[in-house]
Amino acid sequence: MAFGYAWDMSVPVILLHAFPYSPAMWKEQLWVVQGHPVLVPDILGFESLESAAAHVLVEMDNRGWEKAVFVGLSMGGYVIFRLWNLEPERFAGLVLADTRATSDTPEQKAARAQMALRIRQEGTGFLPEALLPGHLGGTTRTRNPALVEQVRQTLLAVDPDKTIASLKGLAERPDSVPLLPDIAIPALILVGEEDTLTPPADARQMAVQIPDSRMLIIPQAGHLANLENPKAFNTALLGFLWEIDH
Ligand SMILES: O=C(O)CC1=CCC(=O)O1
Repeated sequence: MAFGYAWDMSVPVILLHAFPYSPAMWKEQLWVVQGHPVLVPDILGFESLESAAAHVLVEMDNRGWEKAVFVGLSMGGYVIFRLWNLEPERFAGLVLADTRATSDTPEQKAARAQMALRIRQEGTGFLPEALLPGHLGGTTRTRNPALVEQVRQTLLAVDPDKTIASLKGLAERPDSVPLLPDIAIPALILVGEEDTLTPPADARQMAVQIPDSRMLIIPQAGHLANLENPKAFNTALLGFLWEIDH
């Protein structure tokens, strides 16, 4: 399926990052998407994921892109579902990495409200302690101290207001499970084998319900699978983009 963009024959790719990170989270994937028109928007700081999705659509319109392959990890995946809800005709394919289609439970919503309150009261200094154990798998935490430190520093440096706004957006996101059977385009589902936040069982549920999907488990990786095992993640992404383009 090739696209006739005058300046490039490859389909555009849009990389959507996780909470509370930034486009920099995709640095290990940039070589994989070279040769494609690429957009890596900052989607932190939106009080609704629908408005984050609308922002992405405006950026596509600004570039004259009719369609794209959307790649979303965790919150990025939640935004993909809102994009599909708004304008499904803009999709050439999608990659859902370490994400889920379900909405938050009451307990998860309460935990987000509590985190927002704590950021307001104390700042972001507690975020590594609160988030790191869920974001990085056991293998990374024991064998890759450099990545642990990099993620720790990133979490310490996040913008408090944007993080609080996104916590509201995450807590209020609707259930996207009813959308899954209608996703009638090629989908790749990736999940770190050690992901405890959106575990392989969640990924399997999405794979069962999205008709043209395949699922791959990224070994020795937790929730931030693209950073923890970039080699396996990139191989899967490269293969999927090649198939979409040919
Ligand atoms: O909080 C969640 O729902 C899981 C999650 C971790 C990073 C992210 O983007 O979402």
